[in-house]
Amino acid sequence: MTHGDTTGDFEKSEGWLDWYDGPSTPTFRLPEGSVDAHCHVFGPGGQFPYAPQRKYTPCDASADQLFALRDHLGFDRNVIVQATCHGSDNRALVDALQRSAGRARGVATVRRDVTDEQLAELHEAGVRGVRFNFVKRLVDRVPTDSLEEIVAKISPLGWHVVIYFEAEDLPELYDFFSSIPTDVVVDHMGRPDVTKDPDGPEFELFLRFMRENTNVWTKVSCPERLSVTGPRALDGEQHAYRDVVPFARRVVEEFPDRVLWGTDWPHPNLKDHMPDDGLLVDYIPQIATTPELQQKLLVDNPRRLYWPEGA
Ligand SMILES: O=C(O)c1cc(C(=O)O)oc(=O)c1
Repeated sequence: MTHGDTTGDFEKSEGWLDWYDGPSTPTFRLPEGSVDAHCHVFGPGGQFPYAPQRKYTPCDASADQLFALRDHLGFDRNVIVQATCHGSDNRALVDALQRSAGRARGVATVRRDVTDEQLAELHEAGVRGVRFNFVKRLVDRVPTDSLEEIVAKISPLGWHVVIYFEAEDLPELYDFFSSIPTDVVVDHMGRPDVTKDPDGPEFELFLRFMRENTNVWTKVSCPERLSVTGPRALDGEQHAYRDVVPFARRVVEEFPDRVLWGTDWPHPNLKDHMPDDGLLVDYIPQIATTPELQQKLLVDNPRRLYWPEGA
């Protein structure tokens, strides 16, 4: 099913794939209190317009639809990450946080001229981090001195920095990333090329980055984005994305206290298929193979980072 060709006054990017309606009920039972630590809301465009400088126009994906998915899959909470199609206009994110009854935290995008008052408002709404994006097809590069200014403004609030980049860009960005004094969370394992050897130099550089910087965490998410050979999380497939498993499992086992997992719903910019989110949850035991690792990945770690006050 599609969710309409237009979203408010907006026309979806050509070839846009809509999120999967009617996901299956996962076979894997999530531990109590599990957090979907990477997901987004899109618009709705009629209410929260997409940013003029966006690189894509999505279908709508509202907070209510996200919360329905949360309940269906068996998650307790969400971490909602500002999507690039909203630029630094965090209104859709803030609205979702405010309607979550404390069950969602947020990661915002801010500009260097953000004021302390604006940051305080975001904090009040539940924002606990900012996202810096280095993926060229999604954003224009922001100079590092701007980013350093933002870090200086957000660190007194105890926030962290989420970074999104592709593996081939890590060598160039390594020193800047290592200089960030707050906690740092890497989206989607720094997007390894999974056709390469998980023991080879490219992924080893990422592992070294995590070893050398004990403030760095990562999301072992997005197998549907990274996989080349699948099989896809569709049609009841219980062992999806096998080519990504050795990478994610390696990270979960070496850094069990610094990993997070999220659905990435509504899966922006997928080109060849849209996964069944129920089957994506069934992927988790392939990468976190014991109840202890699952508890850390899904409950203890995200709560330590996003709900450190408990409850
Ligand atoms: O790879 C992507 O296209 C992508 C895009 C966004 C975003 O637009 O914010 O977020 C993600 O986590 C992944």
